[in-house]
Amino acid sequence: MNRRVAVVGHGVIGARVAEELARGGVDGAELVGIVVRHAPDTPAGPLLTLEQALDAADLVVECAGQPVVHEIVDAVLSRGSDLVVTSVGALLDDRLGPRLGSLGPGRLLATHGAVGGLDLLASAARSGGLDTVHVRTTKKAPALVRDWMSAAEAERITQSPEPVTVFSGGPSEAARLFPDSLNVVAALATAVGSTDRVTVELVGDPSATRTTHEITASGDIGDYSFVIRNTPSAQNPRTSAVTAWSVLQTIASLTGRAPLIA
Ligand SMILES: NC(=O)C1=CN([C@@H]2O[C@H](COP(=O)(O)OP(=O)(O)OC[C@H]3O[C@@H](n4cnc5c(N)ncnc54)[C@H](O)[C@@H]3O)[C@@H](O)[C@H]2O)C=CC1
Ligand SMILES: O=C([O-])CC(=O)C(=O)O
Repeated sequence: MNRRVAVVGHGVIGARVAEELARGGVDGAELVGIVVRHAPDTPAGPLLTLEQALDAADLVVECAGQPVVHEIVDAVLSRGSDLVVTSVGALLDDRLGPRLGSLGPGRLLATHGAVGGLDLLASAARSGGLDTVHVRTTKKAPALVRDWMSAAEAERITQSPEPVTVFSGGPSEAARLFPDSLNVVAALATAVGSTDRVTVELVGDPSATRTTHEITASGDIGDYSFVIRNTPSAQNPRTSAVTAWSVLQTIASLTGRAPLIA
């Protein structure tokens, strides 16, 4: 039987995910509708309220931002539906992180999103073997300016002719300060089961044409290094275009016809 999927959010990621589901692009999954904040001109499927989505779907896919994860997580999981989150940073938030083990009966799954290699790093961490994990993300500099920054900081980021470090610290703070740019860090920390061993650096590069995530990890079990260079989405330079396809891959893994590689 097909998974009945409702997509929450119809921006860069949600619209592509919904369109692909609607055209039958994921074996074993069908789109029942989308939950939006503002009605789009050409929605990929029927517009539903969250309540209607919960009645119609057995799998809800969040593509709308960290605040929306907090809004819907209890309602979805307590109804017994599964929830895939794209805004993975919400899992590191104190409102949700400590409760993850007690939510259900639906299952919560985070997409690997704009990065990869998390399966291998999770396997290495399972051995107890990872001592350090570092991620260095480089994005086009203007995409990293935020409302909470001072004018001087915004100017430093946008006017520098050289790459500038915009943030350096731990994954929880990274996901809180850059909620629409560093969800990959939360996915990495979740995969390795630690926020303490993960360090994060965010760099703004005026000449970057791709978003780069450089992940390095090390321990007795091995040394690992992944470099991911993603093309930013044309509509939203903060989001890597591959992310929607990763969400679709995550949905595929939850169907009865899951991909052979897990
Ligand atoms: N895990 C990963 O690798 C990545 C995760 N993300 C996450 O995905 C989110 C979405 O990214 P994009 O599609 O590029 O953003 P976007 O800004 O293009 O789309 C977000 C959509 O969500 C809608 N929305 C907001 N609140 C809503 C609500 N309460 N109900 C229904 N819809 C609502 C907005 O109206 C907008 O259409 C980001 O905010 C970020 O948290 C983004 C990139 C990579
Ligand atoms: O799209 C990307 O490369 C990463 C991103 O925005 C996020 O992790 O929130």
